[in-house]
Amino acid sequence: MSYPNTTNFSEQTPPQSITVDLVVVGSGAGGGVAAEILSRSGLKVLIVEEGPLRTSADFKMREKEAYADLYQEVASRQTLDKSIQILQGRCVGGSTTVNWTSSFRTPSQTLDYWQSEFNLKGFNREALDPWFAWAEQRLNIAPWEVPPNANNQKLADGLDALGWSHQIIRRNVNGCANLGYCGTGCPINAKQSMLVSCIPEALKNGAQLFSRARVESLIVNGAKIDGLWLSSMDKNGQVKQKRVTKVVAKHIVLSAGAIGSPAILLRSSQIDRRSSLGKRTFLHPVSACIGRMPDKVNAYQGAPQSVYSDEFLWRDGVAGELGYKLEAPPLHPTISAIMLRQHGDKHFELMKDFAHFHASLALIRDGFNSESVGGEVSLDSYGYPQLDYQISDMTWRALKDSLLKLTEIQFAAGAKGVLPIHMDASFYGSWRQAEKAIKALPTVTSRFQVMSAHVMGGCHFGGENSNSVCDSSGRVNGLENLSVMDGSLFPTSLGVNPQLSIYGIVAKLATQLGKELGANPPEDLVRIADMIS
Ligand SMILES: Cc1cc2nc3c(=O)[nH]c(=O)nc-3n(C[C@H](O)[C@H](O)[C@H](O)COP(=O)(O)OP(=O)(O)OC[C@H]3O[C@@H](n4cnc5c(N)ncnc54)[C@H](O)[C@@H]3O)c2cc1C
Repeated sequence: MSYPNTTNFSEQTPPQSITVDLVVVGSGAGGGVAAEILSRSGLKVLIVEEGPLRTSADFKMREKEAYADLYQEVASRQTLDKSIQILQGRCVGGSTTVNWTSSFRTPSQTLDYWQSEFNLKGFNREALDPWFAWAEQRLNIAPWEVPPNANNQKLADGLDALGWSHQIIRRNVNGCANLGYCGTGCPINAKQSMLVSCIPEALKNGAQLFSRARVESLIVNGAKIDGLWLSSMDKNGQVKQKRVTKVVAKHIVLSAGAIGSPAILLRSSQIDRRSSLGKRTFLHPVSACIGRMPDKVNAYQGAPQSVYSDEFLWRDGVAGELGYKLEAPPLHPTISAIMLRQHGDKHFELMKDFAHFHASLALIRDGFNSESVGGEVSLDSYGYPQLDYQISDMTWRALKDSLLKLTEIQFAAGAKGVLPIHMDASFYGSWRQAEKAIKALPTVTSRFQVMSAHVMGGCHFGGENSNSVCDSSGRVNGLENLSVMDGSLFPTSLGVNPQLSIYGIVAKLATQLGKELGANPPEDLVRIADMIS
């Protein structure tokens, strides 16, 4: 894998200024696809990424190094009141470098909701499926044919025992050795993340990459963006020098991810703040349980996620009680030890059974109801983004209900004890005991541990009268040469893991933008665009 035309701002002297056709800010799911398509269109593209360029040679399957190197805020990002732990990538490839490869098309229920509630045209099943099919082929997305690892098998066993449905997850891998360390970067380049697919392809097509370079702010001139300011980052990921480079470009694409993209807009002067900018940020809040199994599970080994269940996802209708998707996440010792939040002997007692732990989680689909308004991104006094996410009563109900289901499933799978991830919970020895205890657990932020690796919204798109930040082409309203192409576009959460939704929707938007800029997007993509219109 080669990365020509790359400048590392922490080690090399950055240029004082540079002029390009188009800048892509961020190199994750949205930025990778946008950079590939727009560079293949013949445009002179610059990719700017605040994280480091790390490759398979650096990925040693060690949590200690990976979290510090590859994740936002050393994998310790939290919502403002510290109630929700947030995992996001911060490196070339963005969150795709560290994600777990589960790949789902956006559900029809979600697309229909966007159309009816946000007046979003051109994003229905029929219009998007060809774009998802393109992304699936490009990134080798296919059902995982290898038997699930023991951790995922336990989820399937429990669901089977209770008569509840489950399916096999599709993954974006090629030559996967079933190692189980996707979250610390794939050491054999099997995961088809942006790091090994679209970013190298963009560089091959003449794009330039600045790593450890953070976009500080946009240079706004009335209804146009003249360019942007970059700061250099040091090798520890801290700002080394502010405003070292001025970038002049005809068009700017923000793909800094949910939280990152709204933050850039908020840091820039003269940006209209009357829209939903920063608001409607969704997380798929996650509840989780640990089941102590009689046999060893070794939940760190094997494809991280391969079984899922939508039994409870749309149960009460799209706009009814918030539903949830069930999956089995990988467990690695450091992050698990942190999640268990115990001390001394008690912690030791828990962790000594680590090899027997099976984990399952519920992803709550937030945003489909007037009571589920999501969070709001704002800036702290240093200009860093912060997310205020207040957990609504409706979300609490879904979190509590999902804990009950996860526990029941784990006992049905043969667990000898089940520990809901809650500060006041302990291992319960039977489903009846657990049910009674869980019903009494307080739904308060300081006790109920909630996590998320899926951040969406904050710059949502929509049609007329939707108070959206962007229009249906991804253009920021009122600014002719600024687009958003990443997960921050979504007006609600998705109800499925987000990467494939971002790949497909950004492929559509980038192709459209290439055409509008008078460039020549790849023929296969133009054919899809022409077929749909
Ligand atoms: C541990 C983990 C596991 C996951 N597992 C799955 C999974 O199995 N399936 C799935 O579908 N999804 C998964 N996800 C989520 C998925 O990877 C993300 O939803 C998706 O990558 C988001 O794409 P994005 O383009 O919006 O942002 P990102 O991919 O996060 O990319 C944004 C990039 O912008 C950079 N950036 C931010 N601000 C700036 C700035 N000011 N200047 C320059 N650069 C900036 C960031 O460093 C980052 O690299 C997982 C995520 C994590 C963290």
